[in-house]
Amino acid sequence: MQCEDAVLGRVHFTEAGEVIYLTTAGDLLGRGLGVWISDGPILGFQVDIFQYEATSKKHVQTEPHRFRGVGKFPERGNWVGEWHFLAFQQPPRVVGRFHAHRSPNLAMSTLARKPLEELPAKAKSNVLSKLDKLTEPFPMLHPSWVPHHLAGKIDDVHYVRNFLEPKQVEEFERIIDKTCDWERMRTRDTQEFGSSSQCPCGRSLMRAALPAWQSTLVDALGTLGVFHPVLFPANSVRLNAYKPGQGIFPHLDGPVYFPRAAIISLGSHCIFDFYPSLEEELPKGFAWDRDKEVPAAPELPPGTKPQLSLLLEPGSLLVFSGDAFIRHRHGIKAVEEDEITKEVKNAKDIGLSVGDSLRRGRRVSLTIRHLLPRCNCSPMF
Ligand SMILES: O=C(O)CCC(=O)C(=O)O
Ligand SMILES: [Fe+2]
Repeated sequence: MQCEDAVLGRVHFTEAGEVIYLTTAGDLLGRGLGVWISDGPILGFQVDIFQYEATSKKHVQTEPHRFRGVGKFPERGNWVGEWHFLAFQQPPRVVGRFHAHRSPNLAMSTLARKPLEELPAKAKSNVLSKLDKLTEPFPMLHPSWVPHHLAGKIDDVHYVRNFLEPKQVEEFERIIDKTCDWERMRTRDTQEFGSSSQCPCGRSLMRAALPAWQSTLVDALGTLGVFHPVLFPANSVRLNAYKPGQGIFPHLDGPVYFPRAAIISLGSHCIFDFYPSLEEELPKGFAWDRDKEVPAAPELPPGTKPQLSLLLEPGSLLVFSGDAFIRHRHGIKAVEEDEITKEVKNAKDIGLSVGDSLRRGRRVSLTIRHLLPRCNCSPMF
């Protein structure tokens, strides 16, 4: 199938009504998932596509692109239909045509272009309204996430209290203490799971299975829509352990990861800060700042104050995406005691007031993300 310059690949329509798309274009890596529906002579399908250049060092799109195709039911041979783009929170708009061939063996370069026939209006509108009904909201826009969204100066930040029960927190801490092989750093201890050595072509890391207890958490985040089982599954878990007085310098996680991070806190609370975004060239690729022990990025101007702070409680889940991920550095101050200031957005919900202070204990966090594969040697998904 080919649609304008945006999509080139194979689409599979399953008997169960699913649509699966796999990019076959040059250096693009991509996949898509969706649904199809028919009414009499008309077939409509909708697919969320996540694709990026394998060699790109910039941030990829923040959400999958959603497209819709509608045409006469395909017979053998060439197939043509309307191609609609469903931009975020906007009605679908026709952006061109798709051309396809109903044979898995035909190379796209030989695809003959057929003129688009007039589609019977009633059947077409039936198909479109059925697709509207089947349409799932974009990830994290599901109504169940609304109460957890922190409306304010920085969008795309969600906080869930008591995501884990105290018993689960303890159980995970026990497993971590028993099984972790920490890399000791000055600012914290750390260990990353989900990937191992470089792949044969040298562009990605080989996939490694997550320990069972982490898989359970990762699967739960998939079910809740934080990650997508096909388009951007969570495949990377970084554990960080901080003693009182340790923290993490303000940093951006970078384009190595799909722009969303989920952080589960165990042990002590901490205050997690987001900093104002700067009008700067964003870091490309991945470089490590050895002094600060975080991904490298230009220094914030001295004295820059956090723009949004959150108290992360043990058992809580923090999810940030979009601009909060791409442009606003985040960090944790290296202090032994946290002061509640008026910037601590969720202090009141937790029953704390400005001026209160809390002593830190040992905190362990799990940062769960989608590490973007950069080749097809060992697909991470
Ligand atoms: O420990 C935390 O909550 C933050 C960790 C973090 O920012 C990271 O691993 O990139
Ligand atoms: Fe981070």
